[in-house]
Amino acid sequence: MSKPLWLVVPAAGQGRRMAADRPKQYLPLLDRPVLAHTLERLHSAFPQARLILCLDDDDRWFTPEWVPFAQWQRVSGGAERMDSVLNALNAIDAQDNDLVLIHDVARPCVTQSDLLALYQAAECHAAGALLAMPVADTMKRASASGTSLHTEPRDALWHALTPQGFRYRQLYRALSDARQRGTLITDEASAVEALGDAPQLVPGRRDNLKVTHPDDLALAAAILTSQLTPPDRSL
Ligand SMILES: Nc1ccn([C@@H]2O[C@H](COP(=O)(O)OP(=O)(O)OP(=O)(O)O)[C@@H](O)[C@H]2O)c(=O)n1
Ligand SMILES: C[C@](O)(CO)[C@H](O)COP(=O)(O)O
Repeated sequence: MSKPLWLVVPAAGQGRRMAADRPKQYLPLLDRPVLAHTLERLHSAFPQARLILCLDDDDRWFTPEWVPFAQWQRVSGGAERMDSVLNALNAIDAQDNDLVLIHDVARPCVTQSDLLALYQAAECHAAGALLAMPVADTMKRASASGTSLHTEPRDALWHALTPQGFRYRQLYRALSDARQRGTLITDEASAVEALGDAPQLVPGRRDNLKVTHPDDLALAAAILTSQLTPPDRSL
């Protein structure tokens, strides 16, 4: 029997920057909530995976019908994203070398090809892997008053995306160590880097948007529509 694949989906955020009437993962995106799109994308790439969904204990929006996985469990979210992921790792009966992929619920436009590329890289690299994209714009260092102080070199700068994938034992150690040090980390790769390891950057698509601000919903809808619409070859 092949090793299990664990998918951790942190979905316990409040979506403060979205400032909507509900957490952003429950806002409608085309025909369904953001969360349903994200889970469907993960399921189409990894139908046999075991899903661990981190949800706020006070969540009154979640509906299990949106979960397409046969094997899944709900765990309590934590105060920060890293705590939600740690709760998931604490709740599962994984072997040290099992692969764990973590994907933000707020990234509903991730494609099957990116998911599979990340999975393969995480399998191959001992330090794990993350989807990422090279910075494309000229980067400015701002002053406190919002003026441009200078231009930062952008060579070798990447945006971190999700999914990110690691061996269970390594990820558990990395996140527990970060928590014990009191270091607030915003992605799993940061915690692994702090152990002295260097996860592989896997170039991902630019449309793997994290729905964060109000404008992002319309963008996500346009991205999903364009991904689903076959190109017009009539011209
Ligand atoms: N305590 C937390 C905080 C965040 N998340 C999840 O981590 C992902 C990335 O976080 P972010 O985009 O910052 O989401 P929110 O925390 O919801 O947004 P905001 O920071 O604007 O409040 C999201 O899928 C979010 O649900 C989580 O599971 N537990
Ligand atoms: C993990 C992440 O999506 C990588 O881009 C991101 O760091 C998490 O959310 P944040 O609130 O933007 O830090």
